[in-house]
Amino acid sequence: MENVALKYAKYHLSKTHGFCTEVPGLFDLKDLKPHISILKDLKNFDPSSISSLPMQQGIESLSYNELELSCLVHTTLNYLYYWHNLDKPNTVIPLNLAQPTMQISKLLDRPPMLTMVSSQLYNWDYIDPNKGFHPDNTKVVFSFTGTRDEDYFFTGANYIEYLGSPGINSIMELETAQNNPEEMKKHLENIAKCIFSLRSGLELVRKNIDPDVFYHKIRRGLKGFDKGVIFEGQEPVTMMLMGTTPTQTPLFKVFDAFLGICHDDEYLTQTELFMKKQHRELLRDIRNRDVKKMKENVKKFDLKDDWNRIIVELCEYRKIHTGVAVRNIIKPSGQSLEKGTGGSNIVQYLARITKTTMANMM
Ligand code: HEM
Repeated sequence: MENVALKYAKYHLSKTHGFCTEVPGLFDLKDLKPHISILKDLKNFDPSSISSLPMQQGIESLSYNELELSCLVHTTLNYLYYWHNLDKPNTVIPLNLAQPTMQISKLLDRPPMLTMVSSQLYNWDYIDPNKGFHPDNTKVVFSFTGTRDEDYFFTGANYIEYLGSPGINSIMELETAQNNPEEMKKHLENIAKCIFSLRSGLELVRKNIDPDVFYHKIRRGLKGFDKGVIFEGQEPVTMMLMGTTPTQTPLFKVFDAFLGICHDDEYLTQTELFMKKQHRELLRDIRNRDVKKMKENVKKFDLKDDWNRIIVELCEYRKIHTGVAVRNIIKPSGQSLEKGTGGSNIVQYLARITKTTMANMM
């Protein structure tokens, strides 16, 4: 049987922090010093400064964390360059950024775009290193707006992944515990409890983000390259490059996969390509489990109530999240039909996701 620690390492999963990194990422690399100094002074960002940046060399021999830092730095600079002028984006990313970006993208097996992996998982640090892992004590390192609201948006997402770890641990253990009714019951209860606990993470996000700051400032940093993009000197990118969005986070995708819930939604499927490769692999392996057999065991061992409790918690969480979306997008926009990053009516879209979840009650 595969060693548990190896399995967690293979999927870049932590027993204590789930899909979130246990420690802050790297924020310094000799070859990236000029790039990083631009990112530390965004108020004075001048797109013409990009052309004088040296092209990063030796990417193929970087450690994993150095590669993630290189990805964060390059995709953030590309973003700033592209969207410097919102009315007329710079759609050609210059060669000195384009070439390393494409090389990093191939090595990480992610699209050449700023994603939640970079903005959230590899862009946080402690405020006070002697205090705990909590949004009140964590911040983003390269921040578009320099606001605490932006900190809470990303570190809140980190914290939700962290709170999700007991549920993910149970999902991992359930792979081999399905013939043991006591074990199965314990894990199903754990998952429901865990999903309930996620509400506290979402509440921190709700409480600490001013909707006007989110709508008018933070959202500016979440755009896709929707006017097309050319990476100078590189093979054309044929896919749509969406912007950073929490829909790319793995936790709910894995809960859904474990329960056999399929939303049959093109946009959600597209977001999976922007996840970390190792997290995509876990998602694929959970989807390959025999859900039908698990549901038969749930019925056989009289665990239907425990199963349904998970579904109810998931729906309740999703309803609360819809409230957060309404508060931060629809209200400040003043338009009830405001569209989300997925391009559809937000309330209808999220209600459909909740409805598909509810349809999986036994
Ligand atoms: C200001 C805070 C937030 C706003 C305004 C917001 C808004 C939205 C919107 C509009 C959607 C619909 C899809 C789209 O158009 O992009 C969505 C979906 C989603 N959001 Fe959020 N969101 C927020 C915070 C979060 C956080 C902190 C997380 C957790 C990490 C999260 C996770 C998700 C997920 C997983 C989906 C996909 C639907 C689902 O699985 O239920 N969101 N969000």
